[in-house]
Amino acid sequence: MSMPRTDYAAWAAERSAPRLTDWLRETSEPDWSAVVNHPLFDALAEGSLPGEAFADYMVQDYGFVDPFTALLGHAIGHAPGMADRVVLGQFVGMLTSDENSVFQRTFETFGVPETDRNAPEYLPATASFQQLLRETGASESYAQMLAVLVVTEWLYLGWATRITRGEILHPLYDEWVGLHDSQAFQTFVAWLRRRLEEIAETLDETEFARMVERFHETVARERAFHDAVYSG
Ligand SMILES: Cc1ncc(CN)c(N)n1
Repeated sequence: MSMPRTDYAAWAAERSAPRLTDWLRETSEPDWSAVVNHPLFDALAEGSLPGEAFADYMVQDYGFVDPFTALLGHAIGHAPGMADRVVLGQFVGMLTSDENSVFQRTFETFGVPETDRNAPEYLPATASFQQLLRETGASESYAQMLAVLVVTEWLYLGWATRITRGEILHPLYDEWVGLHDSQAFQTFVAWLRRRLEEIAETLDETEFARMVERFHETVARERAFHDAVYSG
């Protein structure tokens, strides 16, 4: 039987500054790197992604953002105290203002029909990601919620800091990258990783194993989502 905490301890024993989130990321390969290096993000950064393809991606991604915002609400409710609620609450503030506005202006700019804005047909990969986000919210486990947040936000920081932005980029593409490589976003991801590592120390074997499973499952969903929205 697999014992994730024992596996982590064995991995950590061979390193001088081991971090649980580095182990989680490493054990998520090859899915992790497939998302960070996804051709969608290269096309976006080079400016070769057609507006229609960007809009299609954003329609599906708005289907992610809705239950994702609800998951953050669960995380705020299940956090151990005000310090965490403040950080998560500020992130929700950004998500529901600046980030929401990028979606709305993308729909407007690229003429996305009303039905695709309000009740689109979700791809199976989007629907399974939505299910994972809802299940995690219903789990009442703050550790699992943090595991999902670390994956979704750290992966986006990963591609956004990997790519080189083209000189003449559509302002909406530029804003989308800017939301995910800013100093504020880097600080938020660093905070998420630290909190997951701290909370993980308080988990029993079963909870730790569930958190690890949730992390890996989320990375797999991210890969399936991006493969489904853009095949290059
Ligand atoms: C699918 C997905 N994963 C992560 C993110 C970054 N919040 C996003 N917008 N979409």
